[in-house]
Amino acid sequence: MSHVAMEKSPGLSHDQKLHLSDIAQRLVATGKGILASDESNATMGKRLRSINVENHEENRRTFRQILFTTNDINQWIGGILFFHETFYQQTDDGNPFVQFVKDRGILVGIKLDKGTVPIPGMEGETTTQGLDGLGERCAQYKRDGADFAKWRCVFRISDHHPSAMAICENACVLGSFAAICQENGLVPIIEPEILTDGKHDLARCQYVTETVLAGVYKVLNDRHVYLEGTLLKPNMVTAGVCHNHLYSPEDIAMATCTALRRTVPIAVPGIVFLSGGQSEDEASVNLNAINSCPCPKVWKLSFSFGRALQTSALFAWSGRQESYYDGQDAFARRAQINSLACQGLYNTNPESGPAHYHHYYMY
Ligand SMILES: O=P(O)(O)OC[C@@]1(O)O[C@H](CO)[C@@H](O)[C@@H]1O
Repeated sequence: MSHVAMEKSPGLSHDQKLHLSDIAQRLVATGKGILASDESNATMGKRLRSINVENHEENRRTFRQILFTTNDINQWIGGILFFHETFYQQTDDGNPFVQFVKDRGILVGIKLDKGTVPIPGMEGETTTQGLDGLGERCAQYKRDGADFAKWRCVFRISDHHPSAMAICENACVLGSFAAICQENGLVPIIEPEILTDGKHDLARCQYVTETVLAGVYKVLNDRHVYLEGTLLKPNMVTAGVCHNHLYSPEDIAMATCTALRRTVPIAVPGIVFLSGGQSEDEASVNLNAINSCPCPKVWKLSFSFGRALQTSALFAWSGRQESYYDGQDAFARRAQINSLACQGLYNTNPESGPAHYHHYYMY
């Protein structure tokens, strides 16, 4: 039998690969993570409703401006994820947001998926739409200043979910997204989010996370995706919100690291967690515990938080012009804390003794 050696990612030149891996590494440079301010207008509506502010374009722009123009955020934030509307908005003095952010050394990203839709016949399981015309959209955003992009697929846990079919369907969609992005010079951020809805325990979430990630990396390999030029945006491994036992940050960290170690190739430069409805401090404490976890880890373990970076800023501002800078102070604080947490340096209680990590290898 003869063997033909095939190059991985044959569609990408040496220079294209270098460009992609350089972007990916800059996004997760030590002490840096990503601000996910890519909420759709509908999701932004929910956020603004929580502070009794009307959901219109100017209010969405003002809140994003508060975040992007906060002093010194380039020390803690390597990239900002935009939604289409924000991508073409400007600061009060007419500077395009994209240019403003890039001038501060922060990379610009774009949410490319067009949201979830049910998979017919699959009891409410979903896939994510937006692949039609994706190549042209990628090329346009790249010309307009983007260097990375994000695509979110969603899974829920029950006794018999996610199904093998939903895992396969979503892994294929993520593989197509990643390959198309890379052809167009964008680093794909691959986000297979497992929701926290449900009453499952930590071990069940770990098992499902491992199964989903194994499916995703099988397809990325089949599609010849250049892993050095990608980032993964997963959920942390946590119990369902209706589970009756409270796990410690060390338990969550060990379960998360174990799941990642079993499934994510070491060629991937960084893993940037979503916050998934955790409180701001929970997300930071868990991220810190993940980075302090005493098991071998090869990737940068950082953040791509939405709510866990923005909630206190949103409430501090609350739509009041006079609270503009309170919003910025609150955002700067969260960004700084998460910068420490992604280095394992966020110490909430200096009096406490050494953290106690159990082993989850048996699950
Ligand atoms: O879970 P979080 O950290 O708030 O947000 C994570 C995230 O992927 O989910 C949101 C909804 O799609 C996006 O805006 C954001 O990028």
